[in-house]
Amino acid sequence: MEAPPDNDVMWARSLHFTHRDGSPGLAGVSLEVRQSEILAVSGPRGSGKTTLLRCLSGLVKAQQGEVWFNSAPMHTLGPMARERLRRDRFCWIDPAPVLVPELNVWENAALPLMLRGTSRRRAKVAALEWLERLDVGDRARRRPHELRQAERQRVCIARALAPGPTILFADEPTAPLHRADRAHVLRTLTTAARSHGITVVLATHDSETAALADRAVSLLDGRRVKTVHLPESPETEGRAACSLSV
Ligand SMILES: Nc1ncnc2c1ncn2[C@@H]1O[C@H](COP(=O)(O)OP(=O)(O)OP(=O)(O)O)[C@@H](O)[C@H]1O
Repeated sequence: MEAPPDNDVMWARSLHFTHRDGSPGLAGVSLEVRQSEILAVSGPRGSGKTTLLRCLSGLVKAQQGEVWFNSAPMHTLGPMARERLRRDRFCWIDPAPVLVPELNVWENAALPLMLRGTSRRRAKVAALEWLERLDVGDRARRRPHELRQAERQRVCIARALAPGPTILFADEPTAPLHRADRAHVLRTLTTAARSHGITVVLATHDSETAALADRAVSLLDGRRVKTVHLPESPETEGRAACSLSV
C-alpha cells in the first residue's frame, strides 16, 4: 500500500462502486483534495458526483480502491471508526434540507457540536453566530416546519460550518434556493470556508457554482473526464467542447 503525498488532505485512488441493485456508480475514479481548497466535482445528473462524495466521506465504502485522509488509510477502517471520523472531522450538506423536526433551529444547528462533546452553552453561541451569518438568526427559536425551504437550507449550511470541520462535503448545497439567494449563500459558504481553512468538496452540475471553486474535476458515467475546448469551425459549431477520459 503506497502512502499518498503529504500535502493532500484527502487522496483517493481507483475507486470502483456498484450500487446494491447492480447499477454502476464509479468506474475507477482517482483524485486528490488539497488542504483548505474548494474543489468542485462537476458533471451532469447521474454522472456519479453524489456517489463519489459518499465514498470520500466514508458514508459508504467503495468495493475497490483506496481513500486516505490526513495520510492515514480510511478504506481499511471498520464502520464504527469511519462513523467517528465523520462525526469529528467531516460535515455534509444535502441538496434538500434535512432537520430534526422536534428541535428548534438553533438546537438543530448546534447538534453536530454537541455530538462532538461541546457544552450546550458553547454550542448555542456558535450556532447562533452562524445562523446570523446565514441571515436566519431571527428564526433561531422557530421549529423547522415554520421556515421556508430556502431558510431551512441556510440552517443546514450553518449547522455544517459551525463545528469547523476539516472537510465539508456539499452535495448541490444551493439546489433548493432561488437564483438571487444562491449567489449570496454560496459566497457566504466559500468565504467562511476560506477564512476558517475548511476544505470543501462541492458537487454541482452548475457551471456558475463550479466557477467559485479553486479547482474543478469533472465526472461522466462514473469516470473522471477532462473537458477539451475545441476551436470554432464549421464542423465543430454547436459542439464547442468534448470530454476525454483521464
Ligand atoms: N441508491 C442507488 N441505487 C441504484 N443506483 C443508484 C443509486 N444512487 C445512484 N444510483 C445511480 O448511480 C449513478 C450515479 O448517481 P449519482 O447520484 O452518484 O450521480 P450524480 O452525478 O450525483 O447525479 P445527481 O446530480 O442527479 O444527484 C446513476 O446512474 C444513478 O442512477
